[in-house]
Amino acid sequence: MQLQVDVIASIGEARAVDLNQHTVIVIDVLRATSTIITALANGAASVLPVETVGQARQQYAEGDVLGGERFCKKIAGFDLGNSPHEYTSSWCLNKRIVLTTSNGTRAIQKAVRAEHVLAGAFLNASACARLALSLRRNVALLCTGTQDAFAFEDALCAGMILHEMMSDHRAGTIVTNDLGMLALSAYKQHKGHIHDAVRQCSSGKRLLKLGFSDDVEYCSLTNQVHLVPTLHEHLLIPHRESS
Ligand SMILES: O=C(O)[C@H](CS(=O)(=O)O)OP(=O)(O)O
Repeated sequence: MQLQVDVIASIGEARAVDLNQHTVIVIDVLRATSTIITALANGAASVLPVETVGQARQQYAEGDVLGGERFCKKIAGFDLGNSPHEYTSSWCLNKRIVLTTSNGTRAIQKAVRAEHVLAGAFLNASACARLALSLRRNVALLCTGTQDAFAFEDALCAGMILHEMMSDHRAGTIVTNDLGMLALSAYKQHKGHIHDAVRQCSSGKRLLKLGFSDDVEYCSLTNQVHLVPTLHEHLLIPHRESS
């Protein structure tokens, strides 16, 4: 079996790629997919990603948790912002989380035409790699970025997932694009000190300046969670690996 596993630099570039019959792994390390992974790991039943604040308010139903940010800060009137640390089990257990963020939830919406849509981050990189291999579809690693600009931390995570896929004994031949080769090299260079690298990227520096150093540190942790948020009828639900 040969799999094509390409890295896509931004949401804007995703529009030009035919994602039908693909598995798309949406990566927004700082912080949307890290938040989504954490909420589901802490017992949320599902996450409904929406693009705008208006849609979030409209979709909200009694019993939901309303979460999201603009300019990194919690939206007025919402229950939670976009810090993974807010999504504790006391908030999340058995709840539907309606979430809108500046970039990550928009990227998920852009990927809906794919056959499979997964949410990836450093937190669940290995689990993403294993699930993507089991789905036996070509893979697009979508780096969400910030306001359509390339984000180093997302590409670094893409490089880690690609490395994990290539290292899996079940994988046949895996071929990638030029950006995939770059992401793989970057991961091999920064492997073992991911946090240092993430702190130095523009999103990391922005969050540090705003006092979110705990988020930058937590979102840089690798393979802490063994579930993969998977999109089913517009809802992200946890695909749990059999233990
Ligand atoms: O909440 C975040 O960390 C970012 C905000 S910004 O793009 O860095 O201003 O949003 P996300 O959708 O998680 O990238």
